Amino acid sequence: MALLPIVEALACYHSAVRTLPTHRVPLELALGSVLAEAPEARISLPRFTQSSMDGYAVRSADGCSTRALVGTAAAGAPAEVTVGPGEAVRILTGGMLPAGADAVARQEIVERTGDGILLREAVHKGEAIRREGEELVAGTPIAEAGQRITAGLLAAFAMAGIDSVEVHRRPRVAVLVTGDEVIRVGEPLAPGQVYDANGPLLRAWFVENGYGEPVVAYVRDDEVALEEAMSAALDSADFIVTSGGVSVGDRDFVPVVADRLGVREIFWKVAQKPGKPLWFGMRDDKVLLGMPGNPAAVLVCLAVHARAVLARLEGETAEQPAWRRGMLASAVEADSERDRLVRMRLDMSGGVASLELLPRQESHMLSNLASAHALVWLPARQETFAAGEEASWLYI
Ligand SMILES: Nc1nc2c(c(=O)[nH]1)N[C@H]1C(S)=C(S)[C@@H](COP(=O)(O)OP(=O)(O)OC[C@H]3O[C@@H](n4cnc5c(N)ncnc54)[C@H](O)[C@@H]3O)O[C@H]1N2
Ligand code: MOO
Repeated sequence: MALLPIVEALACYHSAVRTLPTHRVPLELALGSVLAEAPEARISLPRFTQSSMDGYAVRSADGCSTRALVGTAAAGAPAEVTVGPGEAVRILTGGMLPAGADAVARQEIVERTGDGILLREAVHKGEAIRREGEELVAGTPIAEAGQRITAGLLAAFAMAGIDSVEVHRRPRVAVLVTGDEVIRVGEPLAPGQVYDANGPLLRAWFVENGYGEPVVAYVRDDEVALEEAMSAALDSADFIVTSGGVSVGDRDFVPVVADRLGVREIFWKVAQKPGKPLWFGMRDDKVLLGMPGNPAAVLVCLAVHARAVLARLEGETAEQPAWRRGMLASAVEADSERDRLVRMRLDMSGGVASLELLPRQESHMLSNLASAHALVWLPARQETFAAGEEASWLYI
């Protein structure tokens, strides 16, 4: 069977995966969700004309003359006095500008003179003042539908009085780790057994990316056991990820069991290295990605494929995965049939992303990950990639 190019796999997610329904959540629960509306500021910002400095509210037309100090405007309470000609009010940063004043003299240019002040420099109208509505007026949208909510955006909403937002429901994730040889770390290993890397990797990746704890189940290489576990996962989750059992071996049951459970195959086998046997299918709105057992293949399938599926499930409009551009620091061998996804060291010190090949790239190896921060996409071709060539990469 011909291998599907990565770009076509990404296009399949785009056309097949349906976006999850929306609901309204209080702001404190919205971090990481994708907006289903363009929230509008409920108040103007700033809400009132205020000082941007600690100093004195004055009338600029009074020039450098002395002023009588007639009151105080601290942050949090309106000043009760009006600033008349020849008068000033002590004001702190964020304090509401008292009526009559049109500028603030910061305290560095002011001398106290008994019960008054003397300006060493004149101030111009509007100096050290934040005007009501200068940032935005009430009703202005401050983000777009399809944007993922970051800590900064969350704070911007709070500031504008937005206390709840309409977002897409976050996907419930189930992970099935298959393989008779797979033993959880900490247990003794019998001959032929290996420690489970994919369970910890998948679990941590979803947690790290804000999806919370996925439901993780360990399944023997047994059709009946797999059918039972996959059926439960399909009933309870929106996104099911399996590891192992997806190639052409006698015990690679994922495709056949998925088919039996009504999961429609959309593709199997992608022109990528590692991660070739990746399987993608859907049952109604449920998405199943069958990832290969090799741990580096799982890493690549998460960074490239799961990322794209999740963006679609959550209605994210920004292209995901978010490829960046960089430059290869040294020559890298190409693969003539499959795109390579290579773990590299990232060096930003020269102002451009310089990508340096690391050893131990095989799909069963993960031990270079302490040094690797970039996953570099090298399209299939005959000739070696030369030092200085540009390449696309992702943070991993
Ligand atoms: N005749 C062929 N053999 C293989 C092909 C092929 O095209 N023809 N493809 C190879 C490629 S490429 C990959 S990738 C693997 C994928 O195989 P599976 O998805 O069926 O994975 P398994 O056979 O179950 O495991 C592969 C490998 O990974 C180890 N493994 C599995 N689970 C874990 C885990 N949780 N933690 C750590 N390591 C794990 C497992 O022991 C195997 O060594 O197939 C090739 N074969
Ligand atoms: O596609 Mo596999 O992950 O190369 O070994």
